[in-house]
Amino acid sequence: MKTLVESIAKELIDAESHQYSVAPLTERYSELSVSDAYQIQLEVIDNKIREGHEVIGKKVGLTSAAMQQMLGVDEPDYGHLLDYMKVADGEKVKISDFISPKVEAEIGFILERDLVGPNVNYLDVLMATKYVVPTIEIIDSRITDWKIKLVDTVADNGSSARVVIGNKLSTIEGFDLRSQGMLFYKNDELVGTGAGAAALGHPAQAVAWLANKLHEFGIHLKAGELILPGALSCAISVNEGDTISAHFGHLGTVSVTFE
Ligand SMILES: C[C@H](O)CC(=O)C(=O)O
Repeated sequence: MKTLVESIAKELIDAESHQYSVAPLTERYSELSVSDAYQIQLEVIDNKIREGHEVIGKKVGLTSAAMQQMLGVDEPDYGHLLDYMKVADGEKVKISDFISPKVEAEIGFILERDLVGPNVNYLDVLMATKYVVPTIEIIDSRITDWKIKLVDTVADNGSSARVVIGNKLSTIEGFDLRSQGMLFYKNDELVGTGAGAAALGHPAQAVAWLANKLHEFGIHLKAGELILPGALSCAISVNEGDTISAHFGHLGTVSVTFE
């Protein structure tokens, strides 16, 4: 199994580096379990760290009914966020850096304290949170045509590609993140609306789910990390020239342009 994990990890790293996709792993290796897929993801991340990259946070995805229905997967996935994925608010990114990019609007959590599963609940998450921040996650799939099952996306680092981080950091006092609204625009067109509750009922609940899930692999969420709890509405495909913005009321706005 070690050789298979290493060779699939290499395949996914090469696909990401050279912007091509590979056939679904689940069609080629029906024996792979979710736990094997996570070992592949960890091998990808170890390789990136050996190349000099740093982990800046983690993501959980497929936490909303909208995303689960869109991709036909009925459980959350998860992945690592690396330093090269960070994009500043308003920045331009090159569409040619991606294979089949989609964008999502999420409430990012910046942790003040470690969160170690099991038994983490949403209140533990709120107490460990330093700031929340508006984000746009750019997801991309190294699996052809997004034909992913849970094993495919977990092996492929939760389909992570970039995260655009808003400039406004807010403490959570006085905010009900469940009812926090979000308007999602592609150019001047409203392409999605959502509320915090879309992510497993409360975005902090999605972060708690991740802390408990990662405990199974001896991994925890660390102070200073950015944690993405999942999209609040459907992911939107993007093309060259598109400007995407997500508006989160008092929490602020974040945007990115594809050139
Ligand atoms: C496949 C992705 O993990 C989906 C995602 O990022 C999300 O639902 O959020």
